[in-house]
Amino acid sequence: MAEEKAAVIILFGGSGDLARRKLYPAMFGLYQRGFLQDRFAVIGTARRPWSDDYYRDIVTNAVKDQPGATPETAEAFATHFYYQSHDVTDAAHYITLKELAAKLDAQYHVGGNRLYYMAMAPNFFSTIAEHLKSESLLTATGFNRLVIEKPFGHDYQSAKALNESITATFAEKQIYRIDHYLGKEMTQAIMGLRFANPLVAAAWNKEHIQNIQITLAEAVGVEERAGYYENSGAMRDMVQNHVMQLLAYLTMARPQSLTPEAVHAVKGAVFDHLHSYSQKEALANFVRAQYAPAVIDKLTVAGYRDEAGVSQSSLTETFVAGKLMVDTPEFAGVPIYIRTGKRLTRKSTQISVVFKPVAHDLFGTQAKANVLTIYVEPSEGFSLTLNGKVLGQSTELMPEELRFRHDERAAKAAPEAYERLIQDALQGNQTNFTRWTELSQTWQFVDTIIAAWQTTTAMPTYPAGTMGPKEATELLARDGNQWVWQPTRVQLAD
Ligand SMILES: NC(=O)C1=CN([C@@H]2O[C@H](COP(=O)(O)OP(=O)(O)OC[C@H]3O[C@@H](n4cnc5c(N)ncnc54)[C@H](OP(=O)(O)O)[C@@H]3O)[C@@H](O)[C@H]2O)C=CC1
Ligand SMILES: O=C1O[C@H](COP(=O)(O)O)[C@@H](O)[C@H](O)[C@H]1O
Repeated sequence: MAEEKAAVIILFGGSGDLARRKLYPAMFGLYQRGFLQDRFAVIGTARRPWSDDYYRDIVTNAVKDQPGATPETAEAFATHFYYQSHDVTDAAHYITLKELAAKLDAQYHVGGNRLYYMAMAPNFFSTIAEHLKSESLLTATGFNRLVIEKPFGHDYQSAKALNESITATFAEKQIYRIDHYLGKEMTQAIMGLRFANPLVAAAWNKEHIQNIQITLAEAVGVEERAGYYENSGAMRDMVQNHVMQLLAYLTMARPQSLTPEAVHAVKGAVFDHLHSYSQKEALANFVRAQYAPAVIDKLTVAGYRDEAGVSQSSLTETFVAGKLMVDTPEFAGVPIYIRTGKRLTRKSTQISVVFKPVAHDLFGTQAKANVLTIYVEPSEGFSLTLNGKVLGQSTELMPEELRFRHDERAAKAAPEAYERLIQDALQGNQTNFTRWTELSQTWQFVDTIIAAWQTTTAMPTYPAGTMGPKEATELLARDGNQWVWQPTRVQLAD
């Protein structure tokens, strides 16, 4: 068990959806594991006029059904929560917040340790950072760390402006930019898989890898989030951050050590070598699309343009597929195909590494390419397909799969992404957070693709419940490749 951490956590957006669904359960997980124990307090802030008691009921309800929770532990946990009605644009409210934080600091003996967690709409991030500085909320003793939610900007220029504003208050080593995919079990397993297995490490390069495929598929549609999503789309919502981070873990060189500096150095080198596209190349190598109405399991599902809050002429993409390349000596020329979308066949995040077939095939054309698949979610594990032999007196080959999955119950009991990330932030470990340089590079890449799309109103569609438009299949077919994972609604298992 990790050693107890003492801190006052100031949560901006304490009444919000993220706080209730993810952050309180994550903190409760840390509480159950003893990482948060007696010496911590959380100040939840939002405009609505709640009392501490009302807020504690909200927190209790958010955690009471967590694995291992009892009514007693949930309530004891909630006693550490305090609420302040606070408008982040009102300087006077920061004075009250400062006084409350100082009082709790002394009451819980936290030694000045502060975590400022921005869990509200990103247009407020700069304002909060500026007020934390102007109203002198940062402590002179202990640590002051900022945890900042996504999206980090809307494009390169706005991300840069946001970064300038938060770095006027916090140094880079105090900033923890969240990408929750970095907290996922199987994202964190990629380094072990790649660098602790000589067999895998030896084949992890352009000599042996034919292509890499990254799929982040969601079955849900835009849900209630059209207000946000209409201004975002799949490229900004999923590709600029989650997909790019996975791509970096898959193609980076072996770090010198597991320190944040060493890991960020090799990740940064990947983004330095992202193969850039002209507008014409961007249009050829990236596909966008929107989901169209369909009947799924006898239920009619609306198309994107018919969703509440979406305009009939919307050009927001709900699906992206693309071909990227990393021009490092190890990976130059290896296509990295990515796809992500809403209303696809099923929820699944998986990565397939397709190896080159044997050069001189003793067995005619029977030998198939080896494929290593990493299952990120919902199941967690990996599989490797190899060429085996048909049983009996024959030289005929047959594909065999070596398959590992974490036990479902054990996986559920393991810390969830936000729990790991909050623990990391409290421990001062920045490995699983993003650096500004990474965001700067990925935004510039993504901006080029989006700018190319803005030159056309072409928007292919795909029926809800399928794996995207035919253009996404053609993208790979052009190179003689195909998506390894092609689920249909009748064959849903990983
Ligand atoms: N929800 C999710 O699953 C995910 C969310 N995120 C990110 O997390 C952040 C928060 O999202 P989410 O929780 O969904 O958003 P919500 O809209 O649910 O919550 C927003 C919060 O901000 C508060 N708020 C709004 N205006 C002000 C103001 N002027 N002063 C003080 N408080 C204010 C609201 O309370 P009140 O109205 O009372 O002021 C509320 O607590 C966003 O950056 C989002 O992109 C990231 C990944 C997933
Ligand atoms: O960041 C986001 O991620 C979720 C998908 O996350 P997952 O952990 O469930 O895979 C996505 O639904 C959302 O649109 C996006 O903002």
